[in-house]
Amino acid sequence: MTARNLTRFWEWGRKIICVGRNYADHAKELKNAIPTEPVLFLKPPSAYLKEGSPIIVPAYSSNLHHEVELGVVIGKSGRGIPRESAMDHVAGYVLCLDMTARDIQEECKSKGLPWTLAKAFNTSCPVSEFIPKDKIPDPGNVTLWLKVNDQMRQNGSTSQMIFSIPYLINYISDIISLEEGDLILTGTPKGVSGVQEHDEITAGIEGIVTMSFTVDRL
Ligand SMILES: CC(=O)CC(=O)C(=O)O
Ligand SMILES: [Mg+2]
Repeated sequence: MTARNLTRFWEWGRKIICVGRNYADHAKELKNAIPTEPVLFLKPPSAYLKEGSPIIVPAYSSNLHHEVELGVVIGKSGRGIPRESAMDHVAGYVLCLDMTARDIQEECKSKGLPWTLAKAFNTSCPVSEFIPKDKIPDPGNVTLWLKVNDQMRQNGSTSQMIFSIPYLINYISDIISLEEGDLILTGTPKGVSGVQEHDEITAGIEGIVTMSFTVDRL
């Protein structure tokens, strides 16, 4: 079998596991309780989007939000991975947007329904180029930022995460086996806000990577 190219992991069709409310300042801005254990949800591989193609606002939403997040790319499969060896399972990182139809999410929350329509639609997971692990020696202390039409909306440090990357890998892999090519979205800092058709979103990990996407409607 030909070896797969991990730098194009988004083509492998693996799962995307998202962590919600992992920054207290974001949980507060949406009036959510600070979690005592990670909040998890999933996106399908069809959510991936690479630079050069637009983010499509779902036809059923009128309040699409950006959430800038650090993504962790799994390089070695495992289940029940101990916290102490969790980083051995990481191949690298990507900058991600967890695009969220906030109006639909609020409706789902009020009805006790899952967030699938709000979080898992096509183009809901724009990602940067793959960043090898050695380019980010301390993923628990990098600055994530996001601008809409050149206006800063989000600017926060991963040092503010409630649950660290090793904690998340241990927690998730006890429930869902992690496979090579899986992606973990680690949650967003405060500043989430709405975007409209024709907006340009630019985001970065300070000193490491930048990416930009336009917003469109079908
Ligand atoms: C309230 C949310 O949408 C949770 C989430 O995705 C986050 O990053 O926090
Ligand atoms: Mg998120």
